[in-house]
Amino acid sequence: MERVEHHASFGGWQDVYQHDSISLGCPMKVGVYLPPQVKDGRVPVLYWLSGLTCTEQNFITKSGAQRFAAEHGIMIVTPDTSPRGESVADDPSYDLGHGAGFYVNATQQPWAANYRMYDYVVEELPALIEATFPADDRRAIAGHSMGGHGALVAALRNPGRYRSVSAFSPIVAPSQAPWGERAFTAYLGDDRSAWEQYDTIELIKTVRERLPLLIDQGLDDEFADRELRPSLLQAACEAAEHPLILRQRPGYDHSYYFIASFIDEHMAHHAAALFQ
Ligand SMILES: N[C@@H](CCC(=O)N[C@@H](CSC=O)C(=O)NCC(=O)O)C(=O)O
Repeated sequence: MERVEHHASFGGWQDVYQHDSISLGCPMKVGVYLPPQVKDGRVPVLYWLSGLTCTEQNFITKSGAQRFAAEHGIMIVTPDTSPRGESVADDPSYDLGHGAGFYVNATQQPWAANYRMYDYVVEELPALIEATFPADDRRAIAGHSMGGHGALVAALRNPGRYRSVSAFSPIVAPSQAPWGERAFTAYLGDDRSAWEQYDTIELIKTVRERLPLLIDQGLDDEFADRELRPSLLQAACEAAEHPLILRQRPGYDHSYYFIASFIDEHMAHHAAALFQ
């Protein structure tokens, strides 16, 4: 891994690294926040997945999470949201291609060659982080919007791999929302049965591990009714008796101002599970 940014932050370091990803077949950038506690040994890791149009930069420059990561002694790893590069398939619209990997393993051309964000986030990146940095295998995962969808799917499909999961404004039913339907049709094809493995609402029905879901949703979120559909998650969790903490926040929209307002509570949630 080659370090391309290095900034002192709350007694630790906010770095950005670049590496050649095997899963994605291209160079990838990833933010790594090293809390001050790494001086004394290995620390647990929170993986943060960002949303549409984001890179590794959005969360590290806008959320203010470093203060709380330093207080708790948690490393934060923030990958880019898709493979990128001149040889990587793309689309002119913001919700497909670069910046819109949707955290799936694509099976359809031209996407299948590089778009394997599920494998990258769940397997390749943690192995690389734990081999390279003073990180141990206590893992948590969180994200926003498309990244909230990615975090929920990664946690629900991998019992025991993550000690906690949380999301801001997640896309919970991509098979029933325009962003998700467009991306899944392109990446996974027309057969909707192939979409179920990446749909939180579907996974909730059969999941083996009842890991509590912490969700924050702004009530002035412009995407809530059409794209995010939090009421479907509420109904699915009630039907499956899956533990859900859904905090509906009056006045908040879909932006990083919302994330920054409540990231301390999410960090405390993850710290409680990681240091249990
Ligand atoms: N059409 C909009 C959509 C982009 C947008 O709102 N992106 C969100 C995530 S949405 C779901 O995944 C985001 O996090 N943007 C980056 C930021 O720093 O706010 C547009 O292109 O503006």
